[in-house]
Amino acid sequence: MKPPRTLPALDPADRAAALALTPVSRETEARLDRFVQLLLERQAVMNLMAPGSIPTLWTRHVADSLQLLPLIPEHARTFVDLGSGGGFPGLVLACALADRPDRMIHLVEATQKKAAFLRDVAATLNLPVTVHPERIEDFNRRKAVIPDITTARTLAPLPVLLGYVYPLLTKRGCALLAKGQDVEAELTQASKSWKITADLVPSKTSPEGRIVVVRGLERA
Ligand SMILES: C[S@@+](CC[C@H](N)C(=O)[O-])C[C@H]1O[C@@H](n2cnc3c(N)ncnc32)[C@H](O)[C@@H]1O
Repeated sequence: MKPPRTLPALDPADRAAALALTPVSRETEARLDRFVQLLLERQAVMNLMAPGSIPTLWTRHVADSLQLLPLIPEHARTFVDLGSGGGFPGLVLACALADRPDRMIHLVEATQKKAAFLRDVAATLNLPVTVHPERIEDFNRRKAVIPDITTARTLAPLPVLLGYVYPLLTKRGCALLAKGQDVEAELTQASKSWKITADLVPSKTSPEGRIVVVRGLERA
C-alpha cells in the first residue's frame, strides 16, 4: 500500500466564503465539516478530487454542490446522483437533506473504491443514502429507481449525459446538470439528437458555469 500523501492546506477563508454563498443550518454545517474531514483523510491515499482544488474545496466543491438546493422542488423525495466520485453533489445534498423525512439520495458510481468511500461516509454520518456501485448504463437498465431529481457534475458532455438522464426523467421530475464554459456549444451539439426543454441558471461559484435544469427530453 502506498504511504499517505501530504495534502495542500485548506484556505482558512474558503469555508466561510462557501457558507456565505450557500447558507445551511448548523446541523448541516456540522455534517459537512465531518464529510470534508473524511474526504481529506481518504484523499491522502486515493484521488477523490483534483489535488489543485483542495485549498478551495469548500467553494469549488461544497458550495458548488449546495447551490443546487434552491432548485429542488419541495415535493422531491427521491434523488439520483450519477457518477458521484468523492460525493459531489450527491453526498453534500444528503448532508443538507438529512433532517427532512422521506428523502433518499441514490449515488451511482462505477469505481469500486470510490463507491466504498461513499458508503463509509453515508454510514458514519447516518445519511439517507443508497450507493449503487455499478455503471450508470446498468443502473438505468435495471429501472430500480424513478427519481424526482437527477443530478450530475463533471461527468460527461451533454450529448452523452442526456442519454444517461433520459431513462430517469419523468413528467414531474427534472435533472440538474452542472456545466462549465462549454455549455452553449454542448447544447448546440446535443440539440442535434435531442429536443430539450431546459433553463440555464448561472452558477454562484463560477462566472462561466451554468446549471442546466432539464425539464423535458425527447429524441429528435
Ligand atoms: C470527473 S468525476 C466527477 C465526480 C463528481 N461528480 C464530482 O463532481 O467531483 C466522474 C465520476 O463518474 C464516474 N463515472 C464515469 N462514467 C461512469 C459510468 N458510466 N457509470 C458510473 N460511474 C461513472 C467516475 O468513476 C468518476 O468517479
